[in-house]
Amino acid sequence: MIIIISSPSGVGKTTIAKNLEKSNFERIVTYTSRPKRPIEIESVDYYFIGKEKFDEFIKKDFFAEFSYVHDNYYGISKESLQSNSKHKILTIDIQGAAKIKKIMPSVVTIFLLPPSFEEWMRRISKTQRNNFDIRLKNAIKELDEVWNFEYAIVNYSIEKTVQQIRTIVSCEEAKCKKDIENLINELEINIKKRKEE
Ligand SMILES: Nc1ncnc2c1ncn2[C@@H]1O[C@H](COP(=O)(O)OP(=O)(O)OP(=O)(O)O)[C@@H](O)[C@H]1O
Repeated sequence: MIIIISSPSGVGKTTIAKNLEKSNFERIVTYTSRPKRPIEIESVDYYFIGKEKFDEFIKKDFFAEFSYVHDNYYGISKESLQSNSKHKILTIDIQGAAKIKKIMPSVVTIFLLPPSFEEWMRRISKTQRNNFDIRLKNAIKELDEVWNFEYAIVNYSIEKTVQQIRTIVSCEEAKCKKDIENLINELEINIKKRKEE
């Protein structure tokens, strides 16, 4: 299952994804053209490939989706969206989430909200991001998109949010899905066989 976690800047999606990673979720590492910040780690936070390489990858049709956000490119490789046995977490901006949902309707989309404006500003200032005003301006439009997501979680505490996401995954797994078709067929065949005996 692929779980998309999206939010305006500074609400805590990266923190939550890193915590989920500690408990057996696989975090999808995405690509960016922006330079690496000193505290970031190559291939852990992003694949930092620069603008030229990013353009080359676009031409090669390498990305399932890419966006231009806050003056930089961000993209997700097609390969990273292929399924394996683990649940995958993808943190992505809101416009990117909508694009992925369109091409992969089976992804589960979660929108993170801050507990309050004051707490959000505290968190966003800790990250020392540039383009603060652009981020806040974008957030007005982004908050309106919450209604297009399947779930919304208010990110009060890391532990609570991680627990809520685990609960969502359990519920999603219990939904009637195509992959139980074979099991249902087998059960029905056996019921009929028993009746005939
Ligand atoms: N539940 C929480 N309680 C307290 N602090 C939190 C919580 N979640 C995240 N934070 C803090 O908020 C700050 C922003 O978090 P983070 O970098 O994960 O946000 P983000 O949504 O990924 O931001 P961006 O989109 O700008 O990369 C960090 O300092 C992080 O430690």
